[in-house]
Amino acid sequence: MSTDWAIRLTVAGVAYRRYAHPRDALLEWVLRRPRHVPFYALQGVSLQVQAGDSLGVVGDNGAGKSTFLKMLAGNLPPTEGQCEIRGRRSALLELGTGLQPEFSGVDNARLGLALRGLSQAEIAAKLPEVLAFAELGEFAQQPVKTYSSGMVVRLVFAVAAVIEPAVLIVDEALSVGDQYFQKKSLDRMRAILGKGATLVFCSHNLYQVREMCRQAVWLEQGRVRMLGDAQTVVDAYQDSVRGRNPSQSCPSPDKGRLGGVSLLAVTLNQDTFQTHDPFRLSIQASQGDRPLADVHVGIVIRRNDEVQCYGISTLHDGVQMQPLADGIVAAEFVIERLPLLSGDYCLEVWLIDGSGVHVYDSRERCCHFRVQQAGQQQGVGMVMLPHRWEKVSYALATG
Ligand SMILES: Nc1ncnc2c1ncn2[C@@H]1O[C@H](COP(=O)(O)OP(=O)(O)OP(=O)(O)O)[C@@H](O)[C@H]1O
Repeated sequence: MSTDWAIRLTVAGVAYRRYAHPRDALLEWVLRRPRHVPFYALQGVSLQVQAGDSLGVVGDNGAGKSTFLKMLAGNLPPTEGQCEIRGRRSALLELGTGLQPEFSGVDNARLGLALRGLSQAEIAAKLPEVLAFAELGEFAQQPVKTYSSGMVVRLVFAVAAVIEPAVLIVDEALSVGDQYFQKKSLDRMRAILGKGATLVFCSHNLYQVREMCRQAVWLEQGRVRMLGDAQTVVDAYQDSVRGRNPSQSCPSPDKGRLGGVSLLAVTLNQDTFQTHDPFRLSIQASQGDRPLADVHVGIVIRRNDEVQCYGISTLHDGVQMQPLADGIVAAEFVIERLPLLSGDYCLEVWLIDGSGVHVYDSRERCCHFRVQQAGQQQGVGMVMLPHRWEKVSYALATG
């Protein structure tokens, strides 16, 4: 294994103290005799994250995600094993942790930078950047106790991101911000990653985890259930969630009509197909105030039993939507010979930004269509796979 790691955990575990009654904590302190039982929220975690890599963290409520991030952030020392981090780390964890409610945003920003080890000269140099990024306006001079949760996250993220850490650790907190700030923060995280930093990112939004991270870890009851590339881990976790609750569809990305970008029309050339018919989906959208390169469309074909048959986007295919008149953009998704077999299907259409992370608008379960197999089209399942038989006699092959 390469030694160029940024994070190295060796059978690391974190135990909390659990008390049968709240007064037991006080009695333990006074009597100097243990009255708690240890509860392992994290146990036996061994993994390595290479410098410059990104690790997503997924798992159910109570799986140990926050404990894992707090340990990485240095807020909770491991009870057992080792947790090693190389380079300056910066964490955005629970909302408002470490803020002084009576201090102004500016003073809290100064304090946050100082706590991250910046000198007075560095703080003076970085402060304008923090305030510009947080966009708090005149609220920057007001006490933080008067802030909305969205304003708190702006301030905290600005401080965490501006110091250009070697290791950036981001918990769910981002979801509190509005769509504008979420996109700005995700773009900033990408920029930090682009400069060679290491990212650990936990979000209930599995789409964002998949788009932001190369690797992912799935925690279950404090242990690593799966570790690997983000796509595989997130898919496996989603399968497990669906298996427990079949009626629950895929968690969908957060969306917001940022910059006025929205879907205007989604039309399919017909609603009943035969296998190998041409399939043509026309999409029109309002570009809003975004540049063309920042407006992409993605589609997913889904069968009525929730199986995701195929998904792709203009972004992943490296093409752009075409500008029409009056800020309208369009694209047509064409399959010359539809390979689907008999069944009922529908479409999901997503308008996404140039990073693939932010969703401007979506239509889910639209354009329902049916596919029928013509008499000569044999085969069962979902798709017609190109194939041939070999080592069969001519007489057998022709019946
Ligand atoms: N201070 C604490 N004292 C005792 N137990 C705790 C403490 N903090 C967390 N736990 C327990 O540790 C386990 C893991 O909690 P943690 O918050 O890390 O999970 P999580 O995956 O982040 O959950 P969520 O998605 O709900 O935020 C849970 O069973 C929780 O009840």
